[in-house]
Amino acid sequence: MKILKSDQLAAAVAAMKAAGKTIVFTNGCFDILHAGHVRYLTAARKLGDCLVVGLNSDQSVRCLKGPNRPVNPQEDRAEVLAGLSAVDIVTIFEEQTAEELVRRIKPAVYVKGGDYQEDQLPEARLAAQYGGKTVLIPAVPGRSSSNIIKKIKG
Ligand SMILES: Nc1ncnc2c1ncn2[C@@H]1O[C@H](COP(=O)(O)OP(=O)(O)OP(=O)(O)O)[C@@H](O)[C@H]1O
Ligand SMILES: O=P(O)(O)O[C@@H]1O[C@H]([C@H](O)CO)[C@@H](O)[C@H](O)[C@@H]1O
Repeated sequence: MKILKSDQLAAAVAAMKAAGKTIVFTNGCFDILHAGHVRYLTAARKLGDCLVVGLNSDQSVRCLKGPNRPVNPQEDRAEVLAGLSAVDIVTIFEEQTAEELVRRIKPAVYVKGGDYQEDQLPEARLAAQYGGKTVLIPAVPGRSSSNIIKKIKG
């Protein structure tokens, strides 16, 4: 099972680390999946042995992106991500940032897209404190969930 609650996540990550695996972690809303997301997650997975994705809950997406988002509910977003070969584990989080997850998992590699700069990422600051590195993966131009919504609205 790829979609894990926090207690299951802790055990899965501990087992991976005990086996000497490199944990890569990223987080996001992943509302309407597009090619930018797929390329991003594929590149992230190549940075280690196990890619954990922290997925914003519906409530946290509403706070971040407005009352009309997400389009797809958290269970569906989690299932779509879990269906990708690049993704090993998905876990849903309620907070406004993924700092608590980074604190708990302590991934060797923290990843975000090139639409962010490292100094905008509190998760990257946390990772640096225990020796984790942050990698920003270049954004695929023109691909975003918001663009898809705009196109549909016409
Ligand atoms: N075009 C892209 N190329 C590479 N990575 C991307 C791209 N779009 C988003 N990402 C990365 O995917 C993760 C999830 O992003 P998010 O779900 O916010 O996508 P989005 O398409 O930008 O959404 P929205 O348009 O709703 O803001 C983030 O870490 C982000 O950096
Ligand atoms: O899909 P998004 O909007 O890229 O995901 C957000 O990323 C934020 C980022 O890590 C800076 O803190 C995070 O705080 C937020 O909870 C979303 O995951």
